[in-house]
Amino acid sequence: MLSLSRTAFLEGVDQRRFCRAQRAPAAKGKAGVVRCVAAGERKTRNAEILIEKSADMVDPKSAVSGGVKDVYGEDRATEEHHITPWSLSVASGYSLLRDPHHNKGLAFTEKERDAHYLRGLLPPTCLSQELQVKKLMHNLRQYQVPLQRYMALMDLQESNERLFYKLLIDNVEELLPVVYTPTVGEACQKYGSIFRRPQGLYISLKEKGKILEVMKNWPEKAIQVIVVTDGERILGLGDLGSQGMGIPVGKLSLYTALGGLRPSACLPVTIDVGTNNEKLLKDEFYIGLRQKRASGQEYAELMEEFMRAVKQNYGEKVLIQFEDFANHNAFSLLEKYSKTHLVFNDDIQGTASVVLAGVVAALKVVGGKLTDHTFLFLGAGEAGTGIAELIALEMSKQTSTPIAECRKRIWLVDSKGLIVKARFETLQHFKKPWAHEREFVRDISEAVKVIKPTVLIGSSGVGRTFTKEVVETMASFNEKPIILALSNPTSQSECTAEEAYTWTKGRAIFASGSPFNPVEYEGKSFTPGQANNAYIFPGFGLGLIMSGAIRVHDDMLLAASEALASQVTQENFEKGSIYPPFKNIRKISAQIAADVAAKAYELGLASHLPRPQNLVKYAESCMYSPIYRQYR
Ligand SMILES: O=C([O-])CC(=O)C(=O)O
Ligand SMILES: [Mg+2]
Repeated sequence: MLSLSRTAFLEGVDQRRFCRAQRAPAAKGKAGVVRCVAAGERKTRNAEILIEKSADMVDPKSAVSGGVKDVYGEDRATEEHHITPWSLSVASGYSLLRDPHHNKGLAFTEKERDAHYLRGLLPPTCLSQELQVKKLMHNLRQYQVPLQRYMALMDLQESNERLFYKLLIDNVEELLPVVYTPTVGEACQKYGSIFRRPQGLYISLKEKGKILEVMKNWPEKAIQVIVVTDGERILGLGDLGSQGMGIPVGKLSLYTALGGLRPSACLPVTIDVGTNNEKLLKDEFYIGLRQKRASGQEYAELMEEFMRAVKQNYGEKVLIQFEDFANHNAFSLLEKYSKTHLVFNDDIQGTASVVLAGVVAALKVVGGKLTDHTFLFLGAGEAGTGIAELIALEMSKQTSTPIAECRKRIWLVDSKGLIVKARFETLQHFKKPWAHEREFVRDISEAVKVIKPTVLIGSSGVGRTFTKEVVETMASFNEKPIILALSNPTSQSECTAEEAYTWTKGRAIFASGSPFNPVEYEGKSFTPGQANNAYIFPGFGLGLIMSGAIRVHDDMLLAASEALASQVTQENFEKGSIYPPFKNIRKISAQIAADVAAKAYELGLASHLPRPQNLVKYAESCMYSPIYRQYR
């Protein structure tokens, strides 16, 4: 068993990439600094030493000189100071098999088994990665219960990361509903009971004042994307507290599988300020803080400390994706931190971008320009107002009309009824732009009758609200009513695909946030598209990272929408879908990334210069491949 264990003080070096470290002469009164002495692959004794020379690696000189990268002050520490004894080791033998980043299971070759002390630790057969995928898919299909599949996949992610991603990439349409919506919702509800190994970073009120130190416990240093939730509005399932961790974990596995970000560059975070979910507070298996949610100043201070620590630890260009925060925090966090950080709210901006893409694509079937259509939303929260605003922005750009005018074609209904001028004073700030002059009506079925929308969008998080009456009314004045039931998971969908097609006699252009199986209606088969932000955020994030963008701009969201809409083919339309199939998602993500990056360069927000000539090719070349690496 090899061990290259030594005490090291590393800055900016990915701990999982084994590097031969060498202590540089210590400056007077300062601790020494470790630097990596080799680029490429080197051999030392029997150990395989891999070093990937990365642009993110810090120049040893800047670390010695106490530059900005000396986040923890280790290089500046004098002998009296306490510092962290990072230990680097090269996995081999038994520990190699238990290292998810390097384990290949039965795919280790004979040569590798000899070189890495694996003889006898594996049965004699050697399998290819393809055969491993085939076997695993066969096994997964034996499970009838989706949650069992989810657990099996999480076990795989924790034991053989490359195989997990190979499986997911090669079988994306079949496995997306397992690692992601809707099954991930059930997993979060039961997270405490199914909890085996922790994933992601938990930052609770207990860590107040020490968040930077807590971040230091995470084994990776070169983080590019963080998905963070506070668990208060997990999908349409409400407050799940710390158990919301399943969402950042799931979203980031899509960042890798769909968008090609390296797994080691992704950090899932759950901020735990308590939960108001009584059931969880009483649940003996609950994993989070057992207290009511902190709010106001206490909440704001913890978030502020977190946001500062991220920037201090990972720099200016790490993308922070806010996910499943409740309305009352989501808008204000986005507004506050979009001025100082690279932030993106998936529920406001990602969902808006994917829905705009679907609407733009649908108009190719229905006809007319955006401004010829009338939109009615059920739900005026993050998704509803986010989508409405992006549609209005696109209308405004297309017609050079002030955005305030364009908003007038868009109506929203919340839990109290239609949003109208008469309610203005009592409305939350994010609803105010949608308060137009009209008589108040109480609910969606009345609103559909008076507004006569051509596009009906559900984003309320409440299931079964597009009743037969609502859908039939839509079909009574629209030849092809566009109906989008966005709420997740499936149980919260405003109506099912089958209901939409049946109640409109096969005339609906339908899409939903959660997946539905194809529907047969009077001899015709309809394959509804999935209007889920999973189409956008992986490519969007890749575009930001590869261009070194420092801020998100609305024009980038429009660029992502256009890129997605342009991928919908005649064949997709004929099947009833306004989105391309997920099986092409890596190609789609590369296109989205390229167009987002192009916009970043155009707006002067990109910092990776010079701009690559062919951004699509560049995006593809940046993508992580899950194929096993050869070990010498
Ligand atoms: O996670 C999903 O499937 C889409 C989403 O962001 C949400 O519903 O909050
Ligand atoms: Mg979400």
